[in-house]
Amino acid sequence: MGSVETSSLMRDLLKQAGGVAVVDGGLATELERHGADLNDPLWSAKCILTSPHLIRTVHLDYLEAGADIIITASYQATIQGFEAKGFSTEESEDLLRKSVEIAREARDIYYDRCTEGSSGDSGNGRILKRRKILVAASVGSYGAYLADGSEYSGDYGEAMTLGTLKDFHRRRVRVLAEAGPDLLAFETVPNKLEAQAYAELLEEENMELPAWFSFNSKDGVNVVSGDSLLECAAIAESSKNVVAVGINCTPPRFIHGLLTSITKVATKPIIVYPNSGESYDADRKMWVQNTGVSDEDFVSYVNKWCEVGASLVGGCCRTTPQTIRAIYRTLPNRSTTPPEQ
Ligand SMILES: C[S+](C)CC[C@H](N)C(=O)O
Ligand SMILES: N[C@@H](CCS)C(=O)O
Ligand SMILES: [Zn+2]
Repeated sequence: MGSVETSSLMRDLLKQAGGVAVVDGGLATELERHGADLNDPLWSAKCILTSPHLIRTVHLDYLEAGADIIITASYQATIQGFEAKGFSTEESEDLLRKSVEIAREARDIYYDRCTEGSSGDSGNGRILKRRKILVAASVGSYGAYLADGSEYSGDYGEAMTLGTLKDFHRRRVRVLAEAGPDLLAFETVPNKLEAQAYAELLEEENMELPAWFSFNSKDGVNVVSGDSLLECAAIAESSKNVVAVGINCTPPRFIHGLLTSITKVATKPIIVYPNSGESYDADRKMWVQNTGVSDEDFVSYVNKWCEVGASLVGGCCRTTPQTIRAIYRTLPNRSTTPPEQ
């Protein structure tokens, strides 16, 4: 797939969606809401081993909530992480592939349901509308693999190099790409070095798959490491594989400002999928309410975010299918369905 086809993937999706495509919501935290115990170094990737059926159910819930893109459970799935659990390299690679297979299966089941059921809204709030659906293979950061919340500090120590990061991700990204997703989602990217590593990796490996780069911020100005968001976005912008650039797993209150800033360098579609605004306690692997700052339900801001340039909108940690259904319904070109009874 050349760069022309790469960018047409996103163009076609956005056209079909009437300008703004819907991304799914939090996967890991939704698995947790269904009872999964993610207190493990593999975090949500543990469910690839223990409860693939649950991952499939959550993907389906998001599709029925109106998501045009579902993101695989591979955020914290790494060959190194699986090997630390005693799996062979081959088994570890199979587990990576499995995350993509689960999402593809969910899409197939969803399409069957669209054929079986009436088209459109099935009356109980489920959106059964045959449309192009993309499977995005999640690539979480090196910090995610560390399983200590480092994706919210972006601090990998002085000794970390570009080469080490590229080597860490190289085989994983290759295996995921070959498992048949529609694109790669480099998400919760916490620093410039890792963005650079991803961009070089895509280039060096002659990767033909489209990708998005999505950064996180905890001050509403820079990415979490303190690196300039504009410099990070410029790296994404200059990669021929990258078809969207944006922000995820960031409190809703920062999104408007970050979007305004990112539009200064981004000509590619802008993606945004905030978290609920709560903070992650990495020691306890729990989400805690911020004191003193409240993030109201962010769906009411979605159309404003689109006005300032977002064209792919969804949710990250602690958002649910309900959030995604509300986003779908608030978008002027999608809301042909009556409100839920
Ligand atoms: C996006 S964070 C909540 C993911 C989990 C973290 N890497 C951990 O393992 O604690
Ligand atoms: N796609 C991942 C992102 C975590 S920040 C998830 O939703 O679990
Ligand atoms: Zn998140």
